[in-house]
Amino acid sequence: MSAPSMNGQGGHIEVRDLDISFKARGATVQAVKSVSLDVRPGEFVSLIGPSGCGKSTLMNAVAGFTTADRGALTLDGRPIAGPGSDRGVVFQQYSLFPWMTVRKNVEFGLKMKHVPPTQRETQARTLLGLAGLLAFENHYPAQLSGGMKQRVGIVRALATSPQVLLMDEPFGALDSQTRSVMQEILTNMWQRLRLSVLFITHDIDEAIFLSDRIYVMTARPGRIKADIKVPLPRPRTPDMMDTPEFAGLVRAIKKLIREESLAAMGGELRDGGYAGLSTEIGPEGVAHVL
Ligand SMILES: Nc1ncnc2c1ncn2[C@@H]1O[C@H](COP(=O)(O)OP(=O)(O)OP(=O)(O)O)[C@@H](O)[C@H]1O
Repeated sequence: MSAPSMNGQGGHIEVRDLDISFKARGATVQAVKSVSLDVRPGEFVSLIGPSGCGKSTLMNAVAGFTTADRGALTLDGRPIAGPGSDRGVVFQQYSLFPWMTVRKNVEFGLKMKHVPPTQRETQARTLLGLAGLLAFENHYPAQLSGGMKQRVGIVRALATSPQVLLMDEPFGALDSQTRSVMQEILTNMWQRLRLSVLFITHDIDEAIFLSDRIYVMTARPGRIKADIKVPLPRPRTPDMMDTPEFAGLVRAIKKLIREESLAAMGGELRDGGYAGLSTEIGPEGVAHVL
């Protein structure tokens, strides 16, 4: 049985000059400012940055949950005007229906799209197999661990064969051991499905392990501070985390984020900030630094 096709060609997210602000208690909060970014078809891209810098706001705009004040947002050239089944979304909180079995949860989106029952079942079982969950297809969410629930959430988001998967800190609620297993499962699934992923995390190791590129954001209002390529080969394996290349990337990204976190708290760096960035990861690894 082969995995459902996730469209090897489509899934190009383009964000251009995006501004998003919120009105709260008479004041305007500028969350995102002049952000431009791309997630190319089949690319795994992470967004990382200090707390409150606008990562979720940006992802919500790509998901179609939030509207922008200015700028353009397209998927394969079509303007994003609201949520759609071409974009699967996974949040930190497990959003499974507790009264449905694992398989029925996964089949839900397909049912909404009037996919016939046999096809629904085949698609759900194929993806559950990829996530190592087939033995649990008739369990209810309450019978699953946190890691398993989140795997079901990912499978559910993938069930309708979206071109893009949007993941907002999906492993943030998991313990570190479960989290690293989940990272391995996700990278293996991505390797098979090759769909475009936009992934938010606070965890630098996680961003590097999973991504082709990482956008580092500034403190609020969030702008793109750096666009960093991850030159590690695919498929990714946990032993890559012990290499000097990995350690260099961690140091470089840590510096960028620390500078922003300090700026957000009114401090400043005394060690040159990201001046040493290209010595850490090589000039070709740094596509853009503000
Ligand atoms: N619906 C809203 N109404 C008012 N302000 C909002 C709203 N959503 C977000 N904000 C504000 O916009 C800014 C960016 O928030 P956002 O959640 O996008 O940041 P984040 O980078 O995802 O944060 P974290 O890393 O802590 O999850 C914050 O100052 C937040 O308080």
